[in-house]
Amino acid sequence: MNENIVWHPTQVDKAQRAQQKNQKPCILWFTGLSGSGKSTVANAVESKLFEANVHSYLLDGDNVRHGINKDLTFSDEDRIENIRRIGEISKLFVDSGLIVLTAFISPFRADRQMVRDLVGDGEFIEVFIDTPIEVCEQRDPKGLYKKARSGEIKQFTGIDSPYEAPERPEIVVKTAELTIEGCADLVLEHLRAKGYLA
Ligand SMILES: Nc1ncnc2c1ncn2[C@@H]1O[C@H](COP(=O)(O)OS(=O)(=O)O)[C@@H](OP(=O)(O)O)[C@H]1O
Ligand SMILES: Nc1ncnc2c1ncn2[C@@H]1O[C@H](COP(=O)(O)OP(=O)(O)O)[C@@H](O)[C@H]1O
Repeated sequence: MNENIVWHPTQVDKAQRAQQKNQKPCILWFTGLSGSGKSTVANAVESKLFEANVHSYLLDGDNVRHGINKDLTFSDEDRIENIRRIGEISKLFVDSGLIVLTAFISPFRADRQMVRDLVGDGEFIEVFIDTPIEVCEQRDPKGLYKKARSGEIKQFTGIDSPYEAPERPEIVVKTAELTIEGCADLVLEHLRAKGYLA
């Protein structure tokens, strides 16, 4: 921390921005294996939020790794830095009054906890996309499991890089048992029940 850098309060604050939008900002943090359904469910949730006039923003792993995080690899160290940056970006979006959706594997518990600790109580909602690896591998929407099994891709999550499942996620979504619509509804129900939506 540089002691010569001083935090500037802003005239319009987070509470006012949230009140103007009539919503309670938060991060819906989707975590799960590659192919588990993070992007699909997060997109379905965002569509429903949009229809309900909720102002949201979806940060998706593949897209962010094309831009701000294009310098990062899939080593443990770079995955940690990936999540740290996404956490900080998400915090800024929450500050701007939005409901933020993030879809990253985010394989390490400690990193997800670090993001939880960055924001206020109730502002981090962990959504575990709980899909067995056999199902993810069967889906293999990008052909990456095939490449990982043949050794063409190294350090692939679930194959030769670890995934630490959440211990107490706010929401568990079993995509192998529900339709995409059903998965999205589960998340929306949680938001309504906990007062995030007007
Ligand atoms: N080695 C390895 N392991 C896991 N995933 C890999 C790898 N190489 C490329 N990909 C593709 O990158 C997407 C995951 O990026 P993330 O930023 O979400 O990963 S992480 O949170 O930093 O672990 C992931 O996207 P999803 O399939 O949407 O999860 C893959 O498409
Ligand atoms: N109930 C479901 N929820 C989410 N995805 C599903 C479901 N059933 C089948 N799928 C399919 O599984 C794949 C999940 O891919 P994707 O959303 O890209 O996963 P991830 O972002 O976790 O890598 C998609 O092809 C999607 O159509």
